[in-house]
Amino acid sequence: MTSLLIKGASLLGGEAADVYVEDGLIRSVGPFSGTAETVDADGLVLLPGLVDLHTHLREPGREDAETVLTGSQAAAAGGYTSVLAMANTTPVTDTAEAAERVLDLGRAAGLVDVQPVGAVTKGLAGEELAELGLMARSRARVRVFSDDGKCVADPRVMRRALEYVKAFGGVVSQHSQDPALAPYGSACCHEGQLSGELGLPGWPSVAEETIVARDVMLARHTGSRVHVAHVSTAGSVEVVRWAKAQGIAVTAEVTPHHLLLTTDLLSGYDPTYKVNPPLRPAEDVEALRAALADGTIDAVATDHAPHARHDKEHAFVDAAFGMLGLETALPVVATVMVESGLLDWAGVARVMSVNPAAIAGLDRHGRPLAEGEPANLTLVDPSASYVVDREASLSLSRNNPWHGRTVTGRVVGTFLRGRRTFGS
Ligand SMILES: NC(=O)N[C@@H](CC(=O)O)C(=O)O
Ligand SMILES: [Zn+2]
Ligand SMILES: [Zn+2]
Repeated sequence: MTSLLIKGASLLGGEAADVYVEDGLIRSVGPFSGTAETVDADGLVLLPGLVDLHTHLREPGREDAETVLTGSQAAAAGGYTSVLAMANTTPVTDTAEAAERVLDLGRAAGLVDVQPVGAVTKGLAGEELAELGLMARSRARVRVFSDDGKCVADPRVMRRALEYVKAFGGVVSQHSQDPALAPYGSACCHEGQLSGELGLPGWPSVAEETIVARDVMLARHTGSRVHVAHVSTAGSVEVVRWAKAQGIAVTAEVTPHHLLLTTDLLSGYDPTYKVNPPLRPAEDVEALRAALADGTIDAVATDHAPHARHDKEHAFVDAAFGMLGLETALPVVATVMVESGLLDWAGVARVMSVNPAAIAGLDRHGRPLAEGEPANLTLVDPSASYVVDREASLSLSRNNPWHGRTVTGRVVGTFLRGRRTFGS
């Protein structure tokens, strides 16, 4: 029997209590008089373990950039107890066997619950539906499907996918990029004055917004659920807000980088800041923050996208798209949203744990801090400021846009079913 006492933590930033954990479950919340191994949590905030709807773990295929183990280590250090592993690996997660393999790699690593995302189409080619039903019925119990990295651009394919996943309560997470308006690979800078000045191919906001608008209408038509991955523009926010007001089953996520970083960072041609969708102007960032605060955007998801040096350290136009995010998401959200008063800690729990777990259909994560619940927990020091150092990362990759920045709010402990997976 393993037991643990987390003593004096502020629950969701509110009142302080002792949380006693035994055999992976919270057994009591409130004054505790017995003896147990104790974590002194005075001044710390206790949250339900974080859930990331959007992580690239790169295994199988690109173990030089990340493995399920190293990604899990980075996730635990970031306060996560569950991550959804995107399907754009090599081979693609488009079969039940491939999904079970990712699940098993996650279990072997044993640091976070790794939940595979299934591809929508075979090989992410956008044409033929992947084995959605078999993945759903497999041991991996896949509920989130995404061709992330690519858009399900053909409306007929998207319609069929939505109809199919409806039967088992699945959701399609869409990478909203109309490739006719923003061609894959080349479009790499928010289209505007700066892209013209820098001579970089533009990625216009409308290439995202038209897909979001189309998809919410397909969700309405099919009565199925669509999730908008990495929302980046004010226009997309308007569409999602309208769709929710109509009762359409749409949810949306925003990344930490789109909540803080802006397109002008590209003026030095540093490929660290090259990402899909691209960093946008300050007006978009403002709209994304407001939408996260008012619930139009449901979740923060990292889009942790590790890349090996030999893929990232190139001239801007040739470098890979993507940036790290797992270890810095909570501090960035704390700095941007909590310090500014846009969210309180209960709000952080909602957008980084409760809502993502609900969207992904994970019933053992994102739970209340209450007796009988699984002890998936994250401890945060809300006043600790530190400078992010990319060399201190547990990820195998170093494409970290936060290097050298000061953030406030540090993850000091992560617990998966009562077992400490990060901190000491
Ligand atoms: N975000 C990125 O720029 N890159 C992601 C793919 C994606 O999320 O679209 C990747 O797999 O590297
Ligand atoms: Zn994407
Ligand atoms: Zn992604």
